[in-house]
Amino acid sequence: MISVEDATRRVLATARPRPTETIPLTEAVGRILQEPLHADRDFPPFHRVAMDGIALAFEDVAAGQTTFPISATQLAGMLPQPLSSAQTAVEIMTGAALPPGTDTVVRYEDLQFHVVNGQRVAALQVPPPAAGHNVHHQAVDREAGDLLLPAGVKLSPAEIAVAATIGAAELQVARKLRVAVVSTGDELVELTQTPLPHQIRRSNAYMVQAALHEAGAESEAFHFNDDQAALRQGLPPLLDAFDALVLSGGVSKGQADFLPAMLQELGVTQHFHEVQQRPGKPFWFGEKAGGAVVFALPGNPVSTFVNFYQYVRPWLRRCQQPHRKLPRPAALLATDFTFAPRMTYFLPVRLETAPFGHLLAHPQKIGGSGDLASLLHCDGFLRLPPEPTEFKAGDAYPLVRFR
Ligand SMILES: Nc1nc2c(c(=O)[nH]1)N[C@H]1C(S)=C(S)[C@@H](COP(=O)(O)OP(=O)(O)OC[C@H]3O[C@@H](n4cnc5c(N)ncnc54)[C@H](O)[C@@H]3O)O[C@H]1N2
Ligand code: MOO
Repeated sequence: MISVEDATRRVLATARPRPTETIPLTEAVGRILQEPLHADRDFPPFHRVAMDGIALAFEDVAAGQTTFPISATQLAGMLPQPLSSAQTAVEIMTGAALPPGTDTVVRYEDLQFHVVNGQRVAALQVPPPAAGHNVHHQAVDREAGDLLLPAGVKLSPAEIAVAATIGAAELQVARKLRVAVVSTGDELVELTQTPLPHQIRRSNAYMVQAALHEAGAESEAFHFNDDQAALRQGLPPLLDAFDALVLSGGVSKGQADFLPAMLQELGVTQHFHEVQQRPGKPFWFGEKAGGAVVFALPGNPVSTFVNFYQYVRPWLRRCQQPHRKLPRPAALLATDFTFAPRMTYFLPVRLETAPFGHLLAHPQKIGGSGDLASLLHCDGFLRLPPEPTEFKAGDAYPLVRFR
């Protein structure tokens, strides 16, 4: 049986980038940019006034001048108003382009205004310390032609702002991954149905679809009963149409656990079956040449959950951003913990941020891998390795975080 590390490597090795599509900027947050974006102009594109007040020539201040007749008023968006004559100033607002002949802005708080013979005059209360004061100079941030965003970045609101400022109304992004979520089992009913006493609702499919949505993938749900003919007929179109299939149930040793054999019969190459871990051991993973990657996850809800976050989410991230290192969060075990079987244990934990900023992981009681309600009190799983069997408070372990 292979280790969790080995299984993870084999899963990630099947990740492939997806084709590019063009979408409106307004829909691009969260997507992966597939083209480099360059500055169309200098940033800022002109000497931008940074405070409401007056614009003047600093050399006049240096020569001892302390009062400035106002020769014009310029609001943001107006053409720059040249000084009517030397030793005057333009009353000016934040966001305006600095007028010709001026190089410095003094804010209203540092001025007093008087009217002398019908002429408005500003008197400096606090002289500006240097030329260029309160001016955001053209091109100090970026120059026209500079690379702003390389291909491959994930578009957060900060990237959207930069794309908007260069007028990129449409962006080339990687198309979303398309995943078929497949539940299997005769005991499962739709959530709108009232289950008979021996039936349950197929919650795993909803959990996986929600987790896929959070991870930026598109999904469609399908259900099959434990019926080989239905699987034989229903699975091939999914294998051809989707980037991945995430199945739950039907992969262990039961008489209706048809999936491992059925998937191979349908041309899906098995990469591994069973991983040295708890929960989630019966995980089956394979790939159809030219078709979908297949995650056949064990059906117990917590097993499905753990395996989604350990394998499926990193695979999605690797497909979207092949060159980006995957995050490797860790947390400190808050109390001693013992787990004797020689397998990786995904310990359910509640996280607490300790005073110096590190994460403390408090082990949570869980009633086995069918106990999905216990996930409500957990933020993630601490991945405890097969050795040792005694885990000490204060030691750090990898964290699979879902909240
Ligand atoms: N003889 C053995 N039996 C089992 C083994 C084993 O090694 N030898 N492994 C156990 C482990 S570990 C797990 S996990 C389960 C996994 O079994 P399957 O993947 O075949 O899953 P099923 O038997 O179909 O279902 C297990 C359990 O999960 C419920 N389930 C399934 N799908 C859903 C769904 N969409 N939503 C909610 N719940 C679901 C199902 O009703 C079962 O209760 O096998 C052990 N057995
Ligand atoms: O994946 Mo199974 O939990 O180890 O019930």
